[in-house]
Amino acid sequence: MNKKQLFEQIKTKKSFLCVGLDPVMENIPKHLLKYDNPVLEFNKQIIDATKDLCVAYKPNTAFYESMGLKGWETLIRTWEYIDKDIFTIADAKRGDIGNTSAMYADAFFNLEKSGMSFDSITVAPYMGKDSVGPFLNYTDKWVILLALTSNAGHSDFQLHHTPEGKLYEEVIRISSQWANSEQLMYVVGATRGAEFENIRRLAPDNFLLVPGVGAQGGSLADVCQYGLNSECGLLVNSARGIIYASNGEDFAERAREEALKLQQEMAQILESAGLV
Ligand SMILES: O=c1ccn([C@@H]2O[C@H](COP(=O)(O)O)[C@@H](O)[C@H]2O)c(=O)[nH]1
Repeated sequence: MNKKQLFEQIKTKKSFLCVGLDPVMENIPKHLLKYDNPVLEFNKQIIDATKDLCVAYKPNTAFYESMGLKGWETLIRTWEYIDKDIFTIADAKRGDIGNTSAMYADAFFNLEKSGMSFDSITVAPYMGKDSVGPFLNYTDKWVILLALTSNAGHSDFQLHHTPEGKLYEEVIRISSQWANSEQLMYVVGATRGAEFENIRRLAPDNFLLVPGVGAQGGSLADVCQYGLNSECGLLVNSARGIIYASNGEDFAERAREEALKLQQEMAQILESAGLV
């Protein structure tokens, strides 16, 4: 999916919501345990309940990898289940020396080799251009580079001062020479509301993947105040706040209610900005 198509989806659905699919076996509602693959059934029902309200799904691969072979199969079957007009993000945070990164890129982008072809993958910038390049070689796919993350530890490195500015600013400045905003997005945590003005100065046209709304307490209004651009430019993710709204038989219904609250807030924001 290209940038224009993503913006079209945002306008049609009046939403820039990304639902995080981070299933934990202990939180799967008991009535689903009768299924051969309860996690897959959980994901399917969450997708059915939210697909008209969101424009993206983001499975964090850790939640699947931790379940071994069955988890990997669940990830593939979850990707297969998502309608192809919805943007998919493999939140895998990969990156290694070039030939290894090429294998990671195949794992998430090459349908014939791996059985999955996500629209995008999250990548760590730490190892530099040659570690990110193999993902960018898939020219119809997106790299979502970690810039300013939502966790407390973001200050350990990302805010460090270099002669040119903060380290995360350098990540954005340098990486924007590797690819343009048609192929490169950045992860910026919703908990970093105050930094969005600065980030938009450095990356005016790039989409930002914004985790941290919901369970981590980030504010959608703060993110949008400076984060919104003329093509929306934001994919705001919530996982636990939606998928674990209830662990009873009404889990999908409650997930929909939480997704709807965010979508309605987003519709108002898009309308006020004159984007829909
Ligand atoms: O800076 C970051 C980067 C990634 N994440 C991931 O996003 C989701 C957030 O889930 P919630 O349940 O809505 O908190 C999760 O997969 C994280 O690993 C992030 O939170 N912050």
